[in-house]
This record gives sequence, structure tokens and C-alpha cells, in this order.
Amino acid sequence: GVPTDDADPFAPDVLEDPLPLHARLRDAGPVVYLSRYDVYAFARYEQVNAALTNWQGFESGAGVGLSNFRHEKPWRPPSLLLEADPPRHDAPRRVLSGIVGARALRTLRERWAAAAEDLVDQVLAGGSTELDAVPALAQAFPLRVFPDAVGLPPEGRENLLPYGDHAFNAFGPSNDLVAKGAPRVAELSAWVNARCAREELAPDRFGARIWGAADRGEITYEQAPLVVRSLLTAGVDTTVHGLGAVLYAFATHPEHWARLRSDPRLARVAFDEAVRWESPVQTFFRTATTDVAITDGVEVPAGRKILMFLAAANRDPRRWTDPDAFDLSRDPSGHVGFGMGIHQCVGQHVARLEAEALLTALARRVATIELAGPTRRHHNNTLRAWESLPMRLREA
Ligand code: HEM
Ligand SMILES: O=C(O)c1ccc(C2CC2)cc1
Repeated sequence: GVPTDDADPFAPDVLEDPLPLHARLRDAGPVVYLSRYDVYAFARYEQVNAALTNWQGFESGAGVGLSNFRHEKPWRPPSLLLEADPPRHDAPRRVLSGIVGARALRTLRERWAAAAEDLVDQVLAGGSTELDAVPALAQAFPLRVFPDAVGLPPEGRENLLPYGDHAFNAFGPSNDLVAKGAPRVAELSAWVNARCAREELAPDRFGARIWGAADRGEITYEQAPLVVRSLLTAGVDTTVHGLGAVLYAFATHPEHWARLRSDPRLARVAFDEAVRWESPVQTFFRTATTDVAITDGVEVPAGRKILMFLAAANRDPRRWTDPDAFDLSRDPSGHVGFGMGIHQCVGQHVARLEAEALLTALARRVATIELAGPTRRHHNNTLRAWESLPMRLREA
């Protein structure tokens, strides 16, 4: 039989520190029935990886949050990538992959490196400095480079973070976090939706290139704005909290900062190790399309939701040596922080390029980074995030 647990993974105390629940779920078995939400939890790497790569058995089309789109109206029209299965998923994915994939970013490398050096100059203006790394670095850098890369006009960009924060809360249950965002949903959605129109988007940037794909018949003109919306929803909060995670990792591991300074090429692997270690995107759901057998005698009944704990899988001792250590010498490949399979993060190369640019600029100019005050978490139903990271940066 399947063990049962009445935990609430979206309760404030769990969002503050999810690690004990992750360990409990991993130890309880390959599948655990969460009675509170009537879902089947997967917390071990093997089952999470298997579910992510089994899109036929576990579909995204009924939503990748707790809500089942077959029974409830989604809060917004479903994503053509995240909340779609093949064949509908195929063309939008192919189009976006061609626009934000690794090859497409070559021209941005130099520009983002310069933008990072510029930001670090600004931050270090008065010599060694104390700052809150969340607004000053983790938020400032993505907001400095990504909206321009998409081709957004300058006005209203402050709407991007709260819109994404609500979207990530909306994957969870309708708890206080969702209620907190509700008053602004209409206004934020209206702003984001308006920005997806062709005339809003600067030529030859990510957004305009999506419309160009419609001109070539690779997607329809009805699909184009929704594909732009995917970038605006997924492209900001994720990298902000990914950068927060890697900055926190280095601030609490001074020996690793010294290693990065001696070899800045470590920036990329450091970011992936931070994404494994912290898992900025903690969880996602799927819906069983049939009775899916998990292990001997255990199956998830058709129509039921599964909850995949990506963060728990990324620290599963069955898969990782010393999983709780942030270790620059580790090979983090295979981590599920960007998902796995056909829905694996199409924007992961954008995220890695942002992190490489910022970490390289900091590594050149900053001798030591350390925490300089109490850290505070930002609670979200899906994201692992920092509200505040007081830091002291000593100039090299
Ligand atoms: C540290 C940063 C990021 C993390 C941790 C992250 C994480 C993820 C994860 C876990 C998935 C899989 C979702 C699933 O399987 O249901 C995903 C998909 C996706 N991500 Fe990212 N992401 C990041 C940055 C980005 C950026 C910068 C963009 C846009 C430029 C982006 C756009 C997308 C899109 C459109 C999908 C859906 C792909 C599909 O369903 O085919 N992400 N991301
Ligand atoms: O297509 C979308 O709107 C979308 C929204 C959120 C994500 C999370 C996983 C990063 C991905 C895609």
C-alpha cells in the first residue's frame, strides 16, 4: 500500500524550511499519498525523473498546478508550452527553442557581460560596500537585461516580478499567498497581456522574433502573443531567485568564492550546482492519463494529480553524494532544477548566461562576499526565494 501523510507542503512553516518534509517524504517511500490535497507525492530522484520524462503517462494539459483544468477554469488561458502536451506543445516549443536557445544567445554574451560590469561598477562605487543583494544584484541584473532582450518598452517593467510571483503562487492551493496577489491580478494581467501585442515589441528581439515565426507559418497569429506571455511569466522571477540562490551559496561558502575568483570559468557549473542545491522552482504537478504503475504493486489512478518535489529529488542521497553540500567540484548535470524531458526549461540558457555574466563581473572585482545581517525568505507556493540578503562586498 501507499503510505499517507497529512502534511501541507504549502504551509508557511514548510515554505520557510521545506527540507524536513522533503526528507520525510523521501524516506516514506517512492510514492506518498498527501491526504490534505488528494495528490500523490514523488520526492525521490528516480520517481521524479521518471514522471518528468513520461509525458504520455503524466500529462501537462490538465495544468501543472494543483488545479485540474478538466474540472476548474484556469485563472488565465493555459500556456501553449507549460500546460500543453504533444502535438499542441510541439510547434510553440520548437519556435521558442530557436529564439532563446544557446545558439540564439551568442550575440547577447558580450552585451550582458558589459551590463554586468556596469552594474558591479555602480554597486562598488563607494569602494567596499554593504548592500541587500536581492534588490541590488539578484533583481537588478535580470531586470536590466531581460526586458530589453524581449523588446519590451521601458514603462511598467516593475509589473513583471509581481505578475510572475502571482503566477507561481497560482500553481499551488488557493491559500493566503494566492489571496495576497488577487487584488492586483487584473491590472498586472492586463499590463502583461498588452505587452504581448506585436506593435509593443521592439524589432529583432525575442518578442518580435516570435511574431516573425507566425509570419513564416511556424505558429499561428493567435498563438504568438501567448508564446510571448510565456517569456514574461517564466523569464524574470526564476532568474531573480536563481541568482539569489547562487549569491547566498557563495556568501556562505567563502572557500568557493576564492576558487571562482581563481577560475571564473567555474561560474556556469556554480550556477547549476546552486539550482540543484536550492531549486528555485521547488515543485510541479502532473495528471495521470491512465492508471500508471510506479513500483511493484503501486500505481497512481487515472485522472489523479501527482506532485513532483524537484527540490527533494535534487537532494536525494540515493542519487547524489553528500547532497546537502554546495560543492563546486560536483558534476550537477542530471539535476531536475530545470525539469527534464520534453518540457525541460527552454530558457535555461538565458538563465545560465545571466548568471555567468553577473558572477564573472563580481569575481573580477570583489575579493570577498559575506552575509552582513539577518537573511529573510520570500514565501511563494512554488518558488524558493530570498526577500533580503544583507551582504558585505570587499573590493579586490
Ligand atoms: C533559474 C532559472 C529557471 C529555472 C529554475 C526554471 C525552471 C523551469 C522548470 C523546472 C521547467 C519545467 C516545467 C515543467 O516540467 O512543467 C521550466 C520550463 C520552462 N521555462 Fe524555465 N526556469 C528558469 C528560467 C527560465 C527563463 C529565463 C525562461 C525564459 C527565457 C524560462 C522559460 C520556460 C518555459 C517557457 C518553460 C516551459 C517549457 C515547456 O513546457 O516546453 N525559464 N523552467
Ligand atoms: O509558459 C509559461 O507561462 C510558463 C510559466 C512558468 C514556468 C515556470 C517553470 C518556469 C514556465 C512556463
